[in-house]
Amino acid sequence: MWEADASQDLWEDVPRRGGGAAAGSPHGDRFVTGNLTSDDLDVERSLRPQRLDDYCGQEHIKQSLRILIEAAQSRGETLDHVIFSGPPGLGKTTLATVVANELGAQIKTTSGPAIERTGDLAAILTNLQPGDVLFIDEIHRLNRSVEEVLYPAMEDFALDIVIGKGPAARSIRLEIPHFTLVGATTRSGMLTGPLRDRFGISFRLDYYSVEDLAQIVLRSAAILGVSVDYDSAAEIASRSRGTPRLANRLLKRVRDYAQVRGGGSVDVDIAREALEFFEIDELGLDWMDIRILETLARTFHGRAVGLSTLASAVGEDPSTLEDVYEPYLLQRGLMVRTPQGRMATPAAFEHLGMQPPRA
Ligand SMILES: Nc1ncnc2c1ncn2[C@@H]1O[C@H](COP(=O)(O)OP(=O)(O)OP(=O)(O)O)[C@@H](O)[C@H]1O
Ligand SMILES: [Mg+2]
Repeated sequence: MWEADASQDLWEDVPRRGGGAAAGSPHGDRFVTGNLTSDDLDVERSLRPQRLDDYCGQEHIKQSLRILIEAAQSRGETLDHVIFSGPPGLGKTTLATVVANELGAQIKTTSGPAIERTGDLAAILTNLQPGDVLFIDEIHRLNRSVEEVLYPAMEDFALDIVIGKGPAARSIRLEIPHFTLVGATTRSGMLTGPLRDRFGISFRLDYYSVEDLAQIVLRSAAILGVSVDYDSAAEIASRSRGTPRLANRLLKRVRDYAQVRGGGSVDVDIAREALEFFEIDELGLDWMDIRILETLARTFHGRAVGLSTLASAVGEDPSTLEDVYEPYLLQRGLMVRTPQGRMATPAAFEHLGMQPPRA
């Protein structure tokens, strides 16, 4: 039997972030992954789009969601279970909220690591109201036994409970309200096959274009009451690594800088000056990215390096390196992953102002 009490700490609505090397670094907290302060979280919440119309970019996902939501509603059914995957800060949590709002449904939010026991999940499921959206963030981190409780819940809206032990044990099936599960993961590769198969709808979020990010910066600036012109928005956007969370964070720093150095309003010179001051280069790379590339290019002379060796050389946790830093460096073609390990590309050497080694 389970303890049927959904304790408060199963519910959370804050993005979690780790940035090992950022703490205590001479460069201060890292923009890309620095720990979010409570002020960051408040601002992030206030900037979060609530409806599909406020959500910039990812046009294909938006159009598909509109159709799927309308179709489900006109049939009077719940929306099929949805999974959003993609790197941090691209808007997965935001989309989960947007889906619930568009459905006019209540959203209950929890995360993979918060659900430790099968009883925790059973309590969550039995407390759902019909039509609710259950959002499980970091769903790839659910443990296996909890995941198995989720299968019949997703497929048949049922909970199988085993009563008793040994030969006297029997299983009873409990119906639960129809709901929509929305999952989010930064590691779609770590989802088990059976779980992946039970999502009827799957979207992978891509890095944003500079134009889309500029729109996001302009929208956020209007909410924050900062005057920003398009060119400055585009300048901030082009250094935001294709990531809305970062665009918003850089906007706030540029605003601070403009307030102290430039009389409040942001123009393109102030924006550039501020971004240089905070050590964000034209590709959006910060000191940690540069350190990773320099380690590969200088320390290891462009040879292939294993993940853990690289992680300890730059003083970062291997999984943070893999989840947070690498995707963008790979996407920009500054680093490659080979069977032998990570390597700096000629583009990385060029960016660092170095000669690539001869083949
Ligand atoms: N398409 C968008 N339009 C406008 N703002 C956006 C968009 N996507 C994300 N944002 C902004 O970026 C911030 C981060 O987004 P969100 O928390 O949804 O990312 P995430 O993918 O869930 O990240 P993580 O993997 O770290 O949980 C949000 O607060 C929101 O303000
Ligand atoms: Mg999130």
